Amino acid sequence: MIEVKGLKKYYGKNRGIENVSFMINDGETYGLIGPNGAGKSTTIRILTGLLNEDSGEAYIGGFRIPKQINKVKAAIGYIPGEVNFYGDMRVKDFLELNRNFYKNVDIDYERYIVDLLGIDTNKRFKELSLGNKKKVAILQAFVHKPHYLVLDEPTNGLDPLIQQKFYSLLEDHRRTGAVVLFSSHVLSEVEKVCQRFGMIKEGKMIKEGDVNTLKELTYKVVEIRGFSGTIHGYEGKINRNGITFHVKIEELKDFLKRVTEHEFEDIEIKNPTLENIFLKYYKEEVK
Ligand SMILES: Nc1ncnc2c1ncn2[C@@H]1O[C@H](COP(=O)(O)OP(=O)(O)OP(=O)(O)O)[C@@H](O)[C@H]1O
Repeated sequence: MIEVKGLKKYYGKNRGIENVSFMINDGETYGLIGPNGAGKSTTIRILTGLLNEDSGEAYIGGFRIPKQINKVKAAIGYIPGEVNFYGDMRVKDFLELNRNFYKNVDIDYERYIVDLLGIDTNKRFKELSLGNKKKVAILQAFVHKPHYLVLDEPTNGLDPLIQQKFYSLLEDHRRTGAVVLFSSHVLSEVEKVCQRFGMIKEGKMIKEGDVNTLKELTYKVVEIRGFSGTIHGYEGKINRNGITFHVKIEELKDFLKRVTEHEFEDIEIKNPTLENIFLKYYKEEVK
């Protein structure tokens, strides 16, 4: 389990995080989302022992951070937001060095990840693009099969094909019971790979939820095609094919009754995307 309780961190007078709490269970991928400067990396840096908190508590696998950070470091795989390696070192020499840090590096699994992600182990780091460096960072985080993964925007810089391969690697790992903290700006990927998410705004956790139930509970997106009129009491957005309405669950019955009083070609009722929900929380409901 990863557990964070009321974490606070200031950089001098600047707010890093104010009050962040969450818990991640075995076999769960938890998406930490929020815009630039919200406090995701600050939270992650505290969890990995790179920063000390001002107050609050953080635990990974029951080990208190930073007091038992050496135990935590042995148990986690970490992908930092910005990856840096020794420029002159070749990837294959780095992999050999990395094997010495951990007890359990399975060479076959290392070879599997090298092949899956298409890592050229003969290259020096200074010859690699950002995406190719990120692939090595992924390998480094996964190769010792850690029970805990702390991933700070892990897909940043990866092309879509490699992203898919990374998601499958992550999902295979989660299925073995791993605990995954996954920070991202890309809400469509959080929707795809995470079971739960936490939304950080200005250093505070403002919303947590199960990815699917939150989408079902809030409101529905109703697309009416071949229609250009108005539905009394509801405001829609006109688009090329018709009008789209965001309708609260409790008003849906009344809304649909009103729609049937009009002529239209087709109607579709969908759940909002995580992106829609995120924008709603940021712009409207939570001040
Ligand atoms: N070294 C630092 N010195 C001063 N302030 C900092 C420092 N690092 C972060 N901050 C501030 O702390 C706040 C949280 O930043 P943090 O990097 O944790 O956000 P983030 O959610 O990871 O953003 P991004 O998505 O842009 O990486 C921001 O207001 C930022 O300006």
